[in-house]
Amino acid sequence: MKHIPIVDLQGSLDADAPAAQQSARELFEALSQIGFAYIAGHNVAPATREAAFAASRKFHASTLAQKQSLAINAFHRGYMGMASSTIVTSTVAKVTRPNMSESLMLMHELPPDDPGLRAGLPMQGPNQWPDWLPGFKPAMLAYVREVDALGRHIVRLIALALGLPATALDHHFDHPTTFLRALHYPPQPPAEDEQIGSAPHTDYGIITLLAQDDSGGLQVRPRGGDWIEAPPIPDTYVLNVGDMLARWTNGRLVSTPHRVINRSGGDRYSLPYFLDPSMDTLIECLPTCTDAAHPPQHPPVRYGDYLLERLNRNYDYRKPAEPAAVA
Ligand SMILES: O=C(O)CCC(=O)C(=O)O
Ligand SMILES: [Fe+2]
Repeated sequence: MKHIPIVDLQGSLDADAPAAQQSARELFEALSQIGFAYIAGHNVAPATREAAFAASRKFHASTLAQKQSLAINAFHRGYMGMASSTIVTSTVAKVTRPNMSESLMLMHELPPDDPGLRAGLPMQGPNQWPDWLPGFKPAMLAYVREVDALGRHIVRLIALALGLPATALDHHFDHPTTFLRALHYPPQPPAEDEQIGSAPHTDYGIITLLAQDDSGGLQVRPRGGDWIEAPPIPDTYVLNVGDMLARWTNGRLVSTPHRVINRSGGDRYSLPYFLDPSMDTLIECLPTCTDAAHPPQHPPVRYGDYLLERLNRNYDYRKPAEPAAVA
């Protein structure tokens, strides 16, 4: 497969609808061959997505001092400046140069009485909102609501595609781990090819739903192939499989390297949404993904353990020991 197929979910946004089986088959084909698909016919309102992009642009137009006042906290929520992450765990490429991007990381929003938050458990802490932009939080929360619903629907289609009941995986997402990353890639000089916006990597988790602006620059490297472009297609999402989903499915679905080089000459904004399960979910070969010829390739791993290991190695701010209160 040399291109990323478009899967249109029109008519199959209910997992019981007859069309859902067809969408599930198309998704399986795309996600098992190339690990990526464009999703059309979703029901995230264009206005909701536009408002989130507008909020992100406003945030990134704030002063550096304002942005730095939200410096990323031990719960992985907040602002990461240019060149603050270098993907050293990548098996995809030897990465030595930091990424040319800045971002605000928003994770699942927790109520103040959430037991995990009160106990200071890893990844269960407060988001950091730019209070000088009063419209920011409502715009992002509205967007997360819609894109999260799409993600959960896709999890059901994936369950169907794997020969499981549509709702078989739902309970793992009762206390999900989610990330909305409001990314900004500055213009980069055309000659500076070495200066990569986002270095080759695979995503860690289950699925990623990426909204990109019209700059282009996302590239994907299918198994055994060369880099191909994943250009923006209006009103679609770029869906991809993360490492934990590849492992859950014993490699039936593939987690594919991708990177960003912003050659547009202007600023590039993107909003990847990562939908992952509860920290306690045991990622162990799903029953329909193994038989005598396909024994499980990996031992079971707790999603939360895997995530923390990846984050600790890739993010500068996590390299010193975490404060004792959250250890
Ligand atoms: O900005 C993009 O288009 C992709 C970002 C990405 O791959 C990521 O944040 O994992
Ligand atoms: Fe990614």
